[in-house]
Amino acid sequence: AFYTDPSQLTKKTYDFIVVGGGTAGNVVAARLSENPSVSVLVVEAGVSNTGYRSELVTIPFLGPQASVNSPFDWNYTTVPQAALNNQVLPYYRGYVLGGSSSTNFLTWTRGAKDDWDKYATLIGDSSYSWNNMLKYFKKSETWQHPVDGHSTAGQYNPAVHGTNGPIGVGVTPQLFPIDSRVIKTTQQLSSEFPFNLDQNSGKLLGVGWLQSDVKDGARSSSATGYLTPAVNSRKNIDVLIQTRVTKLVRTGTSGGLPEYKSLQIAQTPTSNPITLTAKKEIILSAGSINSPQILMLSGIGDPSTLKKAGVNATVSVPDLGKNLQDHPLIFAQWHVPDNASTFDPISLNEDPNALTNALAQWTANRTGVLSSIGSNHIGFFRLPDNSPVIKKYGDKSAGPGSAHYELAWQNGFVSVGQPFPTSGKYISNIHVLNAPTSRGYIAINSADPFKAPTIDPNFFSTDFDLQTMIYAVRSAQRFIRAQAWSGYALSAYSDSAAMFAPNSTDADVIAYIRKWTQSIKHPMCTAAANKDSSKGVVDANLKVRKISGVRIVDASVFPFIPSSHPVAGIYGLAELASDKIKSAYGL
Ligand SMILES: Cc1cc2nc3c(=O)[nH]c(=O)nc-3n(C[C@H](O)[C@H](O)[C@H](O)COP(=O)(O)OP(=O)(O)OC[C@H]3O[C@@H](n4cnc5c(N)ncnc54)[C@H](O)[C@@H]3O)c2cc1C
Repeated sequence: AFYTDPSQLTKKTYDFIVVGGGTAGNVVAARLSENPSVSVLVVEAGVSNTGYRSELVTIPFLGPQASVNSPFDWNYTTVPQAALNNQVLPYYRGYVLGGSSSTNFLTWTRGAKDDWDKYATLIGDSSYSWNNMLKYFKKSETWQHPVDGHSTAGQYNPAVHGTNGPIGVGVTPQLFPIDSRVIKTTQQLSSEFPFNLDQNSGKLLGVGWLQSDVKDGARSSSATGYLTPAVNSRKNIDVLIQTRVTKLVRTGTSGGLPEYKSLQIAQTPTSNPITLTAKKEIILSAGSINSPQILMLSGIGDPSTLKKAGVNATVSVPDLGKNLQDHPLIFAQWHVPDNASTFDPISLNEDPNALTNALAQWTANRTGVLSSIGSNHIGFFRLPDNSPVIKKYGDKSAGPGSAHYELAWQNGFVSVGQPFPTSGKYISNIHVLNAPTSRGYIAINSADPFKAPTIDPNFFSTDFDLQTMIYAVRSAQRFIRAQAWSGYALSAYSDSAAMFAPNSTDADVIAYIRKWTQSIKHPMCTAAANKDSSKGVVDANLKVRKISGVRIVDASVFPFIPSSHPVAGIYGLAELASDKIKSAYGL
């Protein structure tokens, strides 16, 4: 059943307690509850995905609004970023059933084969290799045909996709006028921007049709795909929302290790904490920020960090919260002709009727621009082998099939951080650093579980990262100067005019990077898995080392950030973890 208050719980003991009803947590809870002999509880801090303002977590095009000043977000910020003129950046995280899968931008990429094969090596477990993970990627998804019925021949490879999984995935249901120009560019500049039929085949590099987790024109999240169907059809799974897990509680000793099978929950800083117990184990799926936070609040972590926060350190795990990796991004825009068909009338509110009409169309048959994420193509690229950056620093990616940077194109003005214009027609382009070498951290700064932790992604703290982003900007500039854009991409928008001027210098690009960088919201690796027991936080089975009874299944356990958007990979990892847990208990 779904509960909104701990007093509604009919029992305080379950076989498994999953902390966080987010992307990974809901996969684990749904898969474990397939066995009717086990009982599962999910505790989620945030709100329902179906109540107040649920259109923001349902209508794909409105997705970006689900995070900004919304009830669905934790409203975290970073510490001042030294390389970004000391700016404090918003650091969005989903605070809702489905977690960040309910608020993210719906781009669906699994990563490169080389990313996963390197995970298998670093973790010392071949089950993380691409060839093994492919069955889990397929297990998580059902390929969708677009709601508008257009042909998708030549836009994806059916052989690498699932047909019976909980998450709906497909290419765009809404074609845009810029699509043909992007495809033409892959032909005109094919050596730098080759076409890739399916970036989820293990072969990531090149420009492809963007896949998104959209089903029947609506967001497909771990709440809609996994959790809700499980709770509606089974008696052995309960979900408690609007309730925070505040810390783990030691229950004894097992195998010579301190055992933590109980936890405390509270709805407000002043409510009396309630203790719940897992007969088998606790699965932490609170994400890269909050899974480490909960362990630290329980006295587990780097003793010096805990001491500063006023928490008594009982188990020393020095790497917890360290190694935070994220993909920085910058947006840039170009003016296009005034008669171009873009989504600016909606997103810049140039035409007050545009959103009303689009909403009417979406409500009638789930088609139109609102069923899309506003972007139909994405590309993943490498620095050339002979680039000065590689010569100076070496190749920092996972292998020759992994990306150093990404470009994607949107059919209108899109940005985070830049003030929006009130008129004009645009094409936007994101530039993302996919193999960053900067490392940040998260740490508690108080023993109060309701206080936000300190978050430092430490963007652009290495010259490799800066030089790679400069290369990405120059690459985007070459793309838009292809003959395919002649007469369409007219001039750079004012913010980037200096950066894109024909005689611009690296200093111009760096100034833009320092002013406009944002997080793409992919924090990962803060409780990394590693085969070396002196490194990282969890073992190959994702069990927290040095304690018993606790496993972590979420974005924090990745040894390094994949060279693409992570969510499809997180679903795959959670499917693998569910099988590992089932097999550990003979379920
Ligand atoms: C705005 C945004 C845009 C993004 N865009 C994309 C994209 O387009 N493509 C892509 O691949 N990735 C994207 N990402 C990243 C991706 O969505 C995340 O990496 C992924 O969803 C993280 O999964 P997770 O299971 O680790 O954590 P989450 O899905 O964040 O789940 C953690 C859950 O735990 C809950 N929780 C936390 N603390 C507690 C506590 N103390 N007690 C109880 N519950 C707790 C949270 O409320 C949350 O529901 C985006 C993320 C954001 C925020």
